[in-house]
Amino acid sequence: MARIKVFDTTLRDGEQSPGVNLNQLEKIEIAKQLERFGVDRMEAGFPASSQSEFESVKAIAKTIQNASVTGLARAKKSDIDCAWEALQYAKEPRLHIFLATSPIHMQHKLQMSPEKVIETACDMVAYAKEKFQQIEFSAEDASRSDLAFLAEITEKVIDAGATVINLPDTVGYTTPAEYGALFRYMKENVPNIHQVSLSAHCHDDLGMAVANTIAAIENGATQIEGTINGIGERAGNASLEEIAVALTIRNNVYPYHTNLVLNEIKRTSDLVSKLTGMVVPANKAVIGKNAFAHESGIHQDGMLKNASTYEIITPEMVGIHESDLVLGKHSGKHAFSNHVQSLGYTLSEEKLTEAFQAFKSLTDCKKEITDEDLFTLLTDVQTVSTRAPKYTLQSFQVQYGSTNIPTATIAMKNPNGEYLEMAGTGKGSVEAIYNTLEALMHEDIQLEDYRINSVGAGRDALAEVHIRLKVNGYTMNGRGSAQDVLEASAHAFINSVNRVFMQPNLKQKQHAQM
Ligand SMILES: CC(=O)SCCNC(=O)CCNC(=O)[C@H](O)C(C)(C)COP(=O)(O)OP(=O)(O)OC[C@H]1O[C@@H](n2cnc3c(N)ncnc32)[C@H](O)[C@@H]1OP(=O)(O)O
Ligand SMILES: CC(C)C(=O)C(=O)O
Ligand SMILES: [Mg+2]
Repeated sequence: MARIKVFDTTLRDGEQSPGVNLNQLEKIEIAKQLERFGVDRMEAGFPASSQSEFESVKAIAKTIQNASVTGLARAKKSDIDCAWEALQYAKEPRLHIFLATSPIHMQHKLQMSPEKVIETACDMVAYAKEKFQQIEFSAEDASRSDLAFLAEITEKVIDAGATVINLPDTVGYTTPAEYGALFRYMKENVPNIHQVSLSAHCHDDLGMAVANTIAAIENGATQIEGTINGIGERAGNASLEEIAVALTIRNNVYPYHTNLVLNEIKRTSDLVSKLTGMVVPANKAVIGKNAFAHESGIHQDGMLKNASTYEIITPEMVGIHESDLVLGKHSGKHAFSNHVQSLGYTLSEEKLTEAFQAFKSLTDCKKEITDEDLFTLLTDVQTVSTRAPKYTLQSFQVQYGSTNIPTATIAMKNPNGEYLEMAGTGKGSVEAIYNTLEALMHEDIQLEDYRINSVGAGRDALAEVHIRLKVNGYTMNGRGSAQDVLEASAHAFINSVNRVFMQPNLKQKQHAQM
């Protein structure tokens, strides 16, 4: 199996992401994690670009022991000198010189003739060779360059001392077939190409950076360049973690391997995301929050029976603790039951069905069901006897206005199963509900305490009401939860009364039909 070298440029091209600015300590932290991740080469920065960048590259060069540390330089003596000043302390210093080779860049940006570009590139590589043993030359915008010209400059910079030739798809323009053909062409048309390693550097403007990189590997690239989480200039660079995992999972078609420690992926991704402020999209391959999450019932059922039904990568492989079966609107009873058990509940089939129905109704109005929500819901289900006769709320409506008298209209069934309906008023909405319930129940009820809490945060959080009632002289707590505070208040009241009647020694009154 061919070994592919990994050149990480999170600290250079990744930092070129608009809005990202890492300080020295942050860069060192990322560099150390990249070392743990097992990259072969890391581009620590562009030393000539600023004093702080110079200091960061120098500090990383002094710190990193198990990877080659590289710095970027234009084809300019002052950039090369500056890079040497920073990188000379590295265990294996490496210089990355670039010069554009496409007609667009040579004419409009560099304003140099093709001959001048070749001469400058060769002179600067030869100049750098006096200091650096290892020199990577990048033909910037290679994918939009003339192939014969690219072959010519490549042959000459190799003669001048380059040890790695990088063919960047600088603007993310190429396709896998074209990029593969570019590497094949270079292998077939540059006489001294066997003296160097060929490197691929792809950008994601058309969403093909990873596919293009893999096409390059299949056609002779032995080094790949990319960043963690795919951050980088514009739409970003190829994501190293995606390439590494693709090569591993599809090893049957890609017989290549890297030295990356795959179970360091999550940690590396989290660190880069945190320090750069570039949030990883939830649906990002390999490391997105949803990459190992399943919400739909059929998928969750499959996952519970055998994870290979819906997962091709194990979470452990990339350093994620376990898959997540997210409980939501699309979940089924298998996943619900499994989650209920993991929370420590053992429910009878009847209670489980009741809890599942309550859960499904909750998902109609709440997007994400948290464990706190479930705890509340399950505790309610578990502590209310389904068999004992009880009052049950059928429906209610409250009219409230700052100039009206609050009025509640409530329909409920009494413990004999009779349907009751009534309207009543109060000084506030809760009082209107409680007055109406009391009248419907024909019991002597006093409210002794009322408290309301939110379960979790967010506008759609559940409301949980705790009350204490004195029912016919007997004091009893009650609890109710719902998304609406008034509904939670009604449930708490009814729950408290029902609990009184669940007491073995207390006899219910006769319940009259209203
Ligand atoms: C494809 C890539 O990712 S390349 C790397 C891009 N990264 C960066 O640019 C980040 C760091 N850059 C910087 O801090 C600044 O651009 C600096 C310090 C490097 C240069 O700053 P300035 O001297 O103000 O120049 P400015 O950025 O405006 O223009 C770039 C100059 O470099 C020249 N240039 C561009 N590429 C190269 C190259 N590979 N070799 C030599 N010269 C180059 C341009 O033609 C232009 O020259 P000009 O001033 O004669 O017109
Ligand atoms: C400096 C070069 C390699 C680069 O980042 C690019 O061409 O995208
Ligand atoms: Mg780039």
